[in-house]
Amino acid sequence: LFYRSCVKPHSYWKNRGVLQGKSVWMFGENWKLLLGQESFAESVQRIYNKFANVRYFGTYQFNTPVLVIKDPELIKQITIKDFEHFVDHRMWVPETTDEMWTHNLFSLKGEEWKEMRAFLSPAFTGRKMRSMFTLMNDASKHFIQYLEGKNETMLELDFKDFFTRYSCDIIATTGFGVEVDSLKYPNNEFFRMATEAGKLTGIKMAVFFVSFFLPNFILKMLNVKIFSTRVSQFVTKLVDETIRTREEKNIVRPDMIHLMMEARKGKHEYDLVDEDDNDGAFASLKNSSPNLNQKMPKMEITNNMIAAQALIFIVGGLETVAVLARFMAYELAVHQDIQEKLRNEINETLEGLENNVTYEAIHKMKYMDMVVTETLRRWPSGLALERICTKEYTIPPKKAGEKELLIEEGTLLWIPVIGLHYDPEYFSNPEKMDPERFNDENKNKINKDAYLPFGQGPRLCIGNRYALLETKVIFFHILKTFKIVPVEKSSIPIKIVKNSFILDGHNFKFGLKKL
Ligand code: HEM
Repeated sequence: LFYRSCVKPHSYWKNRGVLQGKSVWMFGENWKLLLGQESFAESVQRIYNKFANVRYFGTYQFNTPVLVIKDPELIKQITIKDFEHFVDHRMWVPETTDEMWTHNLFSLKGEEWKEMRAFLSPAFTGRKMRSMFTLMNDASKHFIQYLEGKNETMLELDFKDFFTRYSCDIIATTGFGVEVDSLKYPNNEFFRMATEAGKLTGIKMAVFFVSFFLPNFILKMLNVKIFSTRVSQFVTKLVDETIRTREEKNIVRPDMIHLMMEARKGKHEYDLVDEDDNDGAFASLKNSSPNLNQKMPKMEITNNMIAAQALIFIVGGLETVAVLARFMAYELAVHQDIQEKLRNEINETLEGLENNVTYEAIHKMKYMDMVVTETLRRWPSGLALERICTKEYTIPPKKAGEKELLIEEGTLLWIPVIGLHYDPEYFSNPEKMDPERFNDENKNKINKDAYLPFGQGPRLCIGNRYALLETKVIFFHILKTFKIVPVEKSSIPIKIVKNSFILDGHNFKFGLKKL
C-alpha cells in the first residue's frame, strides 16, 4: 500500500516521457515549504525556474502528479481555447462533507459551475459596479474621517490591519447590506467570522495537508470540512434573515444579496451587453466571459446556495484585496515619486468635481490603473492557478525533443503565476516596481497570457472589477488627504512570511502624514 500510494506515483511523469525533477517520496516538491524553509511564493518561483526553455514539465504535490504549464501560448490554450477540457478547479474535500465549500462557485464542477457562473455573472458587470461604487465610496470616506478624527499630523498605522478592516466593511456593505464599522467596533461578529473563514491555519491547514494524502472515502468518513460549523451557520443565518427582511419590507439596495435575489426571480438581463466590458483596465481585460449568460440557469437556487456564494465572496474577496492594498501602500511608501505622480492625477481628477469623486472619474484614471496593475504583477495573491483535466487532452509536440503528450482525465495542472510575473522574458527587470510597463505605449508589448493576477478564461476571478474598484477608491481618498511615508518600524525591503500559503509580509507599519 505504501509503495502504491507514496512511492510509485513519483515516477508518473518519467514513465510518460515528461521531464521531472527530483521528488521526495510522500512529500514531492513540498518538503521545504512544510519545514518552513521557504514561503509558498518562493516555492512556486523555485518550481517555475527548475527547467528553462520547456513548455511544461512534471512535478509532485506530495503524492499527486502535477503538470506545470510554463508557456503562455499553452496557458492560453488550456484556460481559454480548449477550456472544455479543463473546466474544474480542485475541490479539496468530498462533495458531501462541507456544502458551503463544495457548492460555492470556486469549487462547483462542470455543468453546475456553468449554471452558477451564469447566475452570478450579472452581479459583477461594469454597470453593477457603478451602482456599488456609492457604497464603496461612502465606506472609504468613513475610514478617512476616522483617521482624520485622530487629529495627528503624523499617524503610525498598521496597514495590514487597516486594509483587512476596510476590505471586510466593503464586503459587509456591498455584499449583505450590513454596516459593521470595523474600526470603531474592532471585535464585531462579522469581522471575526470573515477573518476566521479566510484563514488557512489550524484545522484548515490540517485539512489542506490531509487532503493530499488520504483518499476521498476516508475524508468522507472523517467528515473533513474547510469551513467551521460556526462560520457556516453565521453566514447562513445572515443570508436567511436578510432575504426575509428584504422580502417582507420590500427593501431594495444595490448589493450582492439583492442582485442574487433578483437573479433568482429571473429579473436579470441575461443578455449581458455590458458597455463597461472593455473598460481599459489592463488587469481586467481578460474578462472573456463565455457564452454562459444567454440562458436562465435551470438549477434551483436555494437560500443555502446563495449563502455558499456569499461565503466564497467573503473568503475570495477579503484577504486578496487586503493583500493587494497593503503591498500597494508599501510600494508607495518606498517609491515617493510614484506616489507623487499618483497624487497629481488625483488632484487633476478632482478639479471640477467639487471634491466628490465619481465612478466615471475613477475609471478614467490611467496612472492609478497602472500602479494597481503593476502592484498585482509584483504581489499576486493568487500565486498559482489550478485546473483539473476534465476530458482527455493531447498536447501536440512543438519544440525539439517534445513528444505528443496525452493528459489523462483527472490530472492536476498548475499555472505558476508568480513565476511568470518575475520572468525577465516577459517583464524586463522584474524586481523593479515600474508602473510605466502598463502605459499606453508599453502595455501592448506585454504578453497578456503571462500576466495572470486574476486568472484567465471563463474561470477568471468573478470579482476582479470589484476588487480593482474598491482598491482604487480607498487609495484615492488616502492620497488626497495623506502622504504615506516610511517610519522607524517599517520593514524595507519587506520580509515575506515563510510559513503561510498566502502571500504576506512581516510588517506593514507606515506613517500617514497629513497634507
Ligand atoms: C485583488 C483581489 C483578488 C485577486 C488577486 C483574486 C484572484 C483570483 C484568482 C487567481 C482566481 C482563480 C482564477 C482562475 O482559476 O483562473 C479567483 C477566483 C475567484 N475569485 Fe477572486 N481575486 C480577488 C478578489 C475577489 C473578490 C473581491 C471576489 C468576490 C467578491 C472574488 C471571488 C472569486 C471567486 C468566486 C472565484 C471563483 C471563480 C470561478 O471559479 O468561477 N475574488 N480569484
